[in-house]
Amino acid sequence: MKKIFVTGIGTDIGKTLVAAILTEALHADYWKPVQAGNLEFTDTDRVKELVSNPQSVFHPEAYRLQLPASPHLAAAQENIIIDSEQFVLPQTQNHLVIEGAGGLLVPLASDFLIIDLIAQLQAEVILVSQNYLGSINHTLLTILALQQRQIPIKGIIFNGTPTPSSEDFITQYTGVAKLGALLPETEINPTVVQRYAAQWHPYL
Ligand SMILES: Nc1ncnc2c1ncn2[C@@H]1O[C@H](COP(=O)(O)OP(=O)(O)OP(=O)(O)O)[C@@H](O)[C@H]1O
Ligand SMILES: C[C@H](N)[C@H](N)CCCCCC(=O)O
Ligand SMILES: [Mg+2]
Repeated sequence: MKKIFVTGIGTDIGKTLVAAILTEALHADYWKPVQAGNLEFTDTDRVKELVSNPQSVFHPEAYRLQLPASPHLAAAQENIIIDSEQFVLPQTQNHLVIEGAGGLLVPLASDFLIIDLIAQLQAEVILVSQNYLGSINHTLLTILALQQRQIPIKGIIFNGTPTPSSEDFITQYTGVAKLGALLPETEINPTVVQRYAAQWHPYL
């Protein structure tokens, strides 16, 4: 069974949307280990709303923090110390899509970052990149960090206006495959998610 950790080159990059598409494509389960902020409508709520298949199970977060900020700060605000031992993979026989918080080096505790969580869970990564000026640097830095830790990278999803000059450089320089593209959409709903799920399915 696949264990896919969806990380991004930053926050607000499209991880939740990509995670919803992957969950739909694989009829996988979904898990967001740390939710910081938006507790009235979480990333898990959003993915539930976008996924149509009846098989996916949505697992509860290990930490739900009030403050929409870096998890180490949000936790400190509530006098919580995030403990790496609390991150236990949900029990399932199904594929599992796991969504991080922000980018790869976001701190969960003083000595525990999102990248450490990925290594601990022994998941493979799908990286969400977004096309903006500066995104080549952010994408290459993220890939270098993953490679340094020998974390397997399944591939990259490019979000936003297609930019072949950046995408080609990134894939050629790193040798990491492009799995799919997410175009700027005016509306995001289950039908749009199903369409991308069908498109990306052969590459997952
Ligand atoms: N291709 C797209 N077309 C239209 N809207 C998009 C697209 N990609 C992302 N968005 C919107 O941008 C916002 C940020 O995306 P998203 O919530 O997926 O980011 P994230 O990386 O999951 O952030 P976080 O670090 O908070 O988990 C959302 O409102 C989302 O619907
Ligand atoms: C609150 C936000 N939407 C994410 N959940 C957390 C983003 C943390 C970013 C920290 C940082 O890189 O400076
Ligand atoms: Mg998200």
